[in-house]
Amino acid sequence: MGIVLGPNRYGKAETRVVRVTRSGAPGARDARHRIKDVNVSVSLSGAMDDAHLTGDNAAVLPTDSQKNTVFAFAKKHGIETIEDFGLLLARHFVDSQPTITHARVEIHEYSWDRITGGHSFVRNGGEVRTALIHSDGDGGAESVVSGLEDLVVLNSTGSEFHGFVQDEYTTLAPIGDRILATAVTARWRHRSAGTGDWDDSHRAARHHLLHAFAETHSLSLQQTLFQMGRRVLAERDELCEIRLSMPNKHHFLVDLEPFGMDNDNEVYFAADRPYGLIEGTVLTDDAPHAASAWE
Ligand SMILES: O=c1[nH]c(=O)c2[nH]c(=O)[nH]c2[nH]1
Repeated sequence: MGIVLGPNRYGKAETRVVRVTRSGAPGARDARHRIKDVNVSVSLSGAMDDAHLTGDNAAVLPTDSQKNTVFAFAKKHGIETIEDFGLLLARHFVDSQPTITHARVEIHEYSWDRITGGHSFVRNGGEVRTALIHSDGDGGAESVVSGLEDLVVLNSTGSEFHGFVQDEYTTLAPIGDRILATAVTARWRHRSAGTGDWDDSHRAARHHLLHAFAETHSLSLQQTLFQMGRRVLAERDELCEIRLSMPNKHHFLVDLEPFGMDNDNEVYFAADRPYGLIEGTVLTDDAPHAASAWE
């Protein structure tokens, strides 16, 4: 039996960068700043057999250099959108290093709203914008997957769940009116990595996810998931596939009878675990092959 090296990749994970774009004199009352707060993970692959088999590092661009590149590019090019910044980095590593043939760059962005004036900010909830870039270099195969995490939503009515399997362990009662709540993780694949209006595309996808959630009379979270994915793809031609992961954040009616009170869908216990976890992919029937887009 022989033993061989399988697929491998390496890189610097979670370089946290805050890029400030300044206008106005430092410290001036009218200074107007823009901030981009991101978490960048780079992962490279290529001719790394010797590094693993013999310890010869001649092909290895240190992960420390990768981290430095992220900071240097933030200064040199600024960070407009995480998709463009990811493509720039991914192409750079492949195009500048003969031993690197593929780059994966994942970026999470934390958003900040202005408080007042031009340079005071408040973190905008827990929602995170995401981008996952794969590149074989400029002119080679490339993919862009955009997305979001922790988009927390709730419908206080318009949700039912019944008609499900009953086995010997089933105690759940069918219900005609319940709270439906979830924290959406969604990732959507662009048909092409060619320069798109990434901000507009993201704004629209998020808008359609929210509106489909609100406007679907739900018979299950699974049905809501499909409607959310379907709406995004129906409205946005630049997208061909969306993957959704949605925990069912259960809200249980509290029994108030011991206190002589009824509970007409007014007082709930918000349980944090366990939770149902509903996950699914929705895609157009002409979606191009995904290759490594989701890896
Ligand atoms: O929307 C739901 N889907 C399920 O599959 C499920 N299972 C469960 O216990 N509650 C729910 N709700």
